[in-house]
Amino acid sequence: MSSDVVNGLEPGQKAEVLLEALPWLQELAGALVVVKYGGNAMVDDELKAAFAQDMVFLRQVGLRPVVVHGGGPQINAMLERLDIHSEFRGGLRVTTPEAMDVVRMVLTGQVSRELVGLINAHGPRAVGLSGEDGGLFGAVRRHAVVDGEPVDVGLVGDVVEVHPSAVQDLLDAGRIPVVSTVAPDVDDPTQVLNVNADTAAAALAVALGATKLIVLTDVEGLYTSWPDTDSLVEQISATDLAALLPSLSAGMVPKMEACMRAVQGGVPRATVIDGRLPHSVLLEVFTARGNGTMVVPDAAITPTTAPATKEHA
Ligand SMILES: Nc1ncnc2c1ncn2[C@@H]1O[C@H](COP(=O)(O)OP(=O)(O)O)[C@@H](O)[C@H]1O
Ligand SMILES: CC(=O)N[C@@H](CCC(=O)OP(=O)(O)O)C(=O)O
Repeated sequence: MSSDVVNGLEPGQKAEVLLEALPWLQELAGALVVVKYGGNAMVDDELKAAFAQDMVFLRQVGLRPVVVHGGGPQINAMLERLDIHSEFRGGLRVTTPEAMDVVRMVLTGQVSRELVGLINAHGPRAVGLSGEDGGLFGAVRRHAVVDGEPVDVGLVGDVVEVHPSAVQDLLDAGRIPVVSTVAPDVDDPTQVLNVNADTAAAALAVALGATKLIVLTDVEGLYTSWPDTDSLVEQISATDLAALLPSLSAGMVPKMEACMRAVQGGVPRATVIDGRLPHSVLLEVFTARGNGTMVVPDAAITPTTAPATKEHA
């Protein structure tokens, strides 16, 4: 092996890798990208550190990333430690007042703090805020329906108001906002509600006029015949997704609904990617490698075999 070989690549190959990013760097200069980091994709310290590095990279090359984080498994672990029962219906946690205290504590006091720390290991860019800060979100109680039946999911909210000026101010100051998804109830602002992080990320992406919503999870993307992993959907229109939604289960329901709402709300692309892959965000944004499941407006469906057209960007 030549002494110039770095990470298994010859200098020429390394230059090629760097140049592959050029069209996307040009096209996405200044682009606002909302990145939803799911709790299931925060499985180990190395992955979390790689995610933080990706956010710093995006910001450093002129994009404007906004992180919206989840934390379902982390909330589960704390509820278990405190011996508080919890269950999910239709992909949403049935949230009692007791569980709500834990949700708020874990999301704003644990998961957010950790992500902010990991990003700031590279310089003081990240600032954590929740839906309660600066009036960011207002929510109403969710009237959930599961299998055609109304279900009481307790203190679960749907974002109905987004006042993104606090996030915008941070972006203008060169920061990386890290958003936790608890939100005040617009009908009783002293009550906070538990908002699914996918749902909140979509609402924020629409309000900010984001160029892209990227959702990291612990599968490759959407499978039409879950758990058959041969049925990965590479690209789907918002209308086709609406038709598919009733057949989906568990965590994929709020996730795909969120992608659909983001695209219907004017976000040109919403992509679900595999957060178990280190640097999956960098690969999604800056390489020609099609990644995960991309939801696009009805008019934008293209052959997925043409990455050179940059259609995944
Ligand atoms: N059709 C489907 N395609 C892909 N995953 C699915 C599907 N239906 C259910 N799932 C489940 O949804 C999970 C992702 O949702 P969730 O657990 O809420 O993740 P996150 O913490 O990333 O938001 C997957 O791990 C998988 O078990
Ligand atoms: C209403 C509801 O279900 N809220 C979620 C909020 C966290 C979340 O969405 O986390 P993930 O992105 O890791 O799934 C919960 O309590 O688990």
